[in-house]
Amino acid sequence: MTHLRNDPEQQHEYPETTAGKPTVDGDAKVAARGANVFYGAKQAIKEVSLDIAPNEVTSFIGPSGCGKSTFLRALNRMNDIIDICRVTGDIRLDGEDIYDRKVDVVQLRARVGMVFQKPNPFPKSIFENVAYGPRIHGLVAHKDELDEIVHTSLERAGLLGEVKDRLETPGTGLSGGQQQRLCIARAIAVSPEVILMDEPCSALDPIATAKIEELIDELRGNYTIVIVTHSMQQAARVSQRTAFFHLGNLVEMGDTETIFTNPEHKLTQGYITGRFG
Ligand SMILES: Nc1ncnc2c1ncn2[C@@H]1O[C@H](COP(=O)(O)OP(=O)(O)OP(=O)(O)O)[C@@H](O)[C@H]1O
Repeated sequence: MTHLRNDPEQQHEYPETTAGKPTVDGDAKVAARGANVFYGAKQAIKEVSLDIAPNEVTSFIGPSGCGKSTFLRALNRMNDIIDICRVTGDIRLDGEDIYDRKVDVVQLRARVGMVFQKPNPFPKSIFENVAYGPRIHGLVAHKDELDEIVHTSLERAGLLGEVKDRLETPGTGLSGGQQQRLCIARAIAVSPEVILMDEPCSALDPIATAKIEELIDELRGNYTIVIVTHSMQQAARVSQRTAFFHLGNLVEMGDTETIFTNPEHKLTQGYITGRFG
């Protein structure tokens, strides 16, 4: 079922199932029903319905070009900045339609933060990279509070120990892995509920990757995390739930172990056994 966005007459219907099965036992943090994403006339995501469980890591896997990143970006309206991109269907955060015209997109992106493939610190100090978000969102009244948020965020991102003596030096002077943890600290600093990660380790070496993976595991205690990854090993290591996409369709979603050991669909089986991808 496809609904047009922002149609006030539209009654949203919530089928209870995705491909005949509930995907989350309790309340979903994020729920998509019949979501479609188009770039001009090309449809990149087709009728995707899935639930993202709170305080879990969900990974999106699938062959190149299957729409993982497109769907991830639909979850915090990052696609809005692409002129030709259009989203239809229903995507909710804690039950609220994120594409409703009343939604403040800046606030939405604070609640649903994003970490990109390439670490992208601002050309500013380590401190300023983390302080920027809380400042523009008006989260702090005093310098002390800002200091506290910056320190806590760096600590949670597993970076404080390595940078506490050089907070005024440029963020761009850190190693790639440190820069990515700085970007995670920057995302955390505005107290998001969900963190979207688009191949966060693809530019990192194995040691830096292992640190980010450990961090993802620690962070799920406080946040809901969705990660796009090309690495099935990474999906198996970090996520509790996995969704497999193929040509814009969600083929199968389930607990990670089942997806990797006993998938239902031939396509999933083919992908995880390396027959295509
Ligand atoms: N800005 C854009 N404009 C037009 N088409 C796009 C744009 N971004 C992505 N696409 C197309 O949408 C489809 C899905 O792309 P997307 O990047 O979401 O896939 P992906 O599964 O994340 O791929 P990869 O694993 O290679 O990153 C592809 O056909 C891609 O060419």
